[in-house]
Amino acid sequence: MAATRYNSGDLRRQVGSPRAKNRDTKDTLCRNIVIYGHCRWEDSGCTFNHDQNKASNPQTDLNSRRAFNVESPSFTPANQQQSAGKKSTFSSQAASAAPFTPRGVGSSTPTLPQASDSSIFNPAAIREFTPQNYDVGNTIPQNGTQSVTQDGSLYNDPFSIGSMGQTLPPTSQYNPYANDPTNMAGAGAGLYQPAGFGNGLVHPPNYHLYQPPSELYRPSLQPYQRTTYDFFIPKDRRENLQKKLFHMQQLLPSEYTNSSKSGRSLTLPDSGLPNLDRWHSLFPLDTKATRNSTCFGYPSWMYKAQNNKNGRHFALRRIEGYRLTNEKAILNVTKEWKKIINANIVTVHEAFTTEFFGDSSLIFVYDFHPLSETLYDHHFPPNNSHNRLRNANKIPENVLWSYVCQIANALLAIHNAKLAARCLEMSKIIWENNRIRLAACSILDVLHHDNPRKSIEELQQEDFVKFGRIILGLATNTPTVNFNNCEAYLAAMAPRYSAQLKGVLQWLIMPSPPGETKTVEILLGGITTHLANFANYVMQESDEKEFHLMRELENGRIARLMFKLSVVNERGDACGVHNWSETGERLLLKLFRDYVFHQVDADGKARLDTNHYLSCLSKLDASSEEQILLTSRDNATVFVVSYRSIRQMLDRAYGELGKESKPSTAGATI
Ligand SMILES: Nc1ncnc2c1ncn2[C@@H]1O[C@H](COP(=O)(O)OP(=O)(O)OP(=O)(O)O)[C@@H](O)[C@H]1O
Repeated sequence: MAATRYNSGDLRRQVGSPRAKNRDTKDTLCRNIVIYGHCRWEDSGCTFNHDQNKASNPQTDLNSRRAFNVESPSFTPANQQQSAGKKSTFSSQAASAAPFTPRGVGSSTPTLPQASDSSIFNPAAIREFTPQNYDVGNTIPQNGTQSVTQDGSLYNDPFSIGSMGQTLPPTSQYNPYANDPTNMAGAGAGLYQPAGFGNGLVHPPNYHLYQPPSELYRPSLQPYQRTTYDFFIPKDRRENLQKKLFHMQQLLPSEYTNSSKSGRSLTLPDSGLPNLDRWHSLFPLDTKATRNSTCFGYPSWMYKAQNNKNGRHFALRRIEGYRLTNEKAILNVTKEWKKIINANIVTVHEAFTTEFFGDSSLIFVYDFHPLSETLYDHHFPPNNSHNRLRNANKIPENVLWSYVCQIANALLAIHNAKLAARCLEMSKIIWENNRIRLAACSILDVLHHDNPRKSIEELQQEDFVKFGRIILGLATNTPTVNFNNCEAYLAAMAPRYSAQLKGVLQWLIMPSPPGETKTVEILLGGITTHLANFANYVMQESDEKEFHLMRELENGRIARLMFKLSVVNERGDACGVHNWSETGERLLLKLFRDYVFHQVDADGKARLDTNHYLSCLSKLDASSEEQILLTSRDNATVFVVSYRSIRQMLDRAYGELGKESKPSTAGATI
């Protein structure tokens, strides 16, 4: 190090604070005056000039200096200077100084440099770095959030509001969590969330708190060693589940809900959503403000809502402006659809009419699948100008086959129930992590109940054609297929996909030969290999989920034990016994808590070891016969006790408390 080459006595002399007594200071404006406006040593010995009007010395004239630096004199009381002079201190200047080279080359005993010799290396003369493009006068804001330190450098308080303001993004920047109705045009814009997750009105949890510090860096561990993150479910899965929960719980801020005391509140399209009879906390799911009535013949809206009775969340589809003329339509249709429980169909629960929105609306109640997007939005995401992007990348063939298998599975259930899907469009199929579900079943059955134009068989045949067109649209990257020219589209997909896929689409789209009827069974018979592949994929995924579930199961058991221990430990008086938790068996439970969580290493430092906590609690849960040593806090008493005994003591203590307490209203026990 360069600094080690100095004679320390020399350094002391040269690096110390500039001393007033060595200078002609009476014309030098005291730096305390410049910085603080006053000098508290003025009357007790400070020899610098305290009259700003007299500061004529060009060397001390602020205007002539670009920044404070080490040459700015700073008053140090004489008695402090003496002691400071004795202290051997390295300033930051000395540390960064160039190596000392003796002047007299060849001289065996270098002479000590004299303080007055300016040509000799003098660390004190080196100016510390000071930003050159500011002026003290105008960089200190009025609120004083930036202050000047005694050595003249600017101290920027990172926690002050003023400095935060400089780092905050400009207010016009898009904030996905802000409730910014101006992001959307048109009436009712405040009710829409922009496409994609994360645009809710409350802040989501800080997912990064659960992330391992780095994906790339993983300390080299022995095969039997684990990091903390190895004990819990993978971060992506956890984050996805947390986002789902968050999406499930999302609410509009209270000023957006429009509930009247009478309960019969009206909706204003641009101000709020009503509470319906048995539904509250409506939250809009639509991602665009413009309504499309091509699917049902009426504009439709999607909301998440909570049921008054069971607190569960459901998806409500509102058909706006529909006046129901026949009550039986709803009863007959929903009765049949409610029976269909299928992995690729969003379950229909009920339908009802309402005027709570200010018009006559028909509402269909479906299962709510958080974080879903439509198949259309997923493969043809809107860009910033809300134009649909053609999907630049080819959708892999196995993905298309998985869609074929899933829609076939849905149609099998529907056709077997003597129903037709009818509303089979990309925008009415929801997608979530490669699982697709038909999301608008039963609606057209109700809307067209009284004037069915086609028989159910005809509608089922139409289902096959619509099914084929969806897959053809995806295969040819065409959001809206010109259905008059399907042959051309089928030819266009040929070089990119297998002949088998093309054959299936041809079978689905083209009319069947006279006398032949398409059935789902025929379709399934032709795609057995892909069904097997898909089943294999699903089962592997299920295995993986079960693996993670098993680990979470461990955590669940441990959480229950922790609840019990926490209920008993440190409770004080209970069950009519003074200091109950410190007496009898409960004392051992406290010592066990110390054994698990309060261990220290040989230096008396806390031992933080997740593995130890988990292994002790797992053994406790399993009532292991293994024995451990529990030591009292004063080290006077040692107990040898097995996990099994501790477990029994814990259960007894918890049971004792249970006997004297009333059952909780929610009825939850551990
Ligand atoms: N059962 C459901 N659970 C969760 N989200 C759903 C459910 N059904 C639909 N959604 C979501 O609601 C949003 C709106 O659905 P909708 O069917 O109105 O699509 P859309 O693209 O707006 O169609 P259109 O342009 O025809 O109105 C979509 O993001 C969709 O993913």
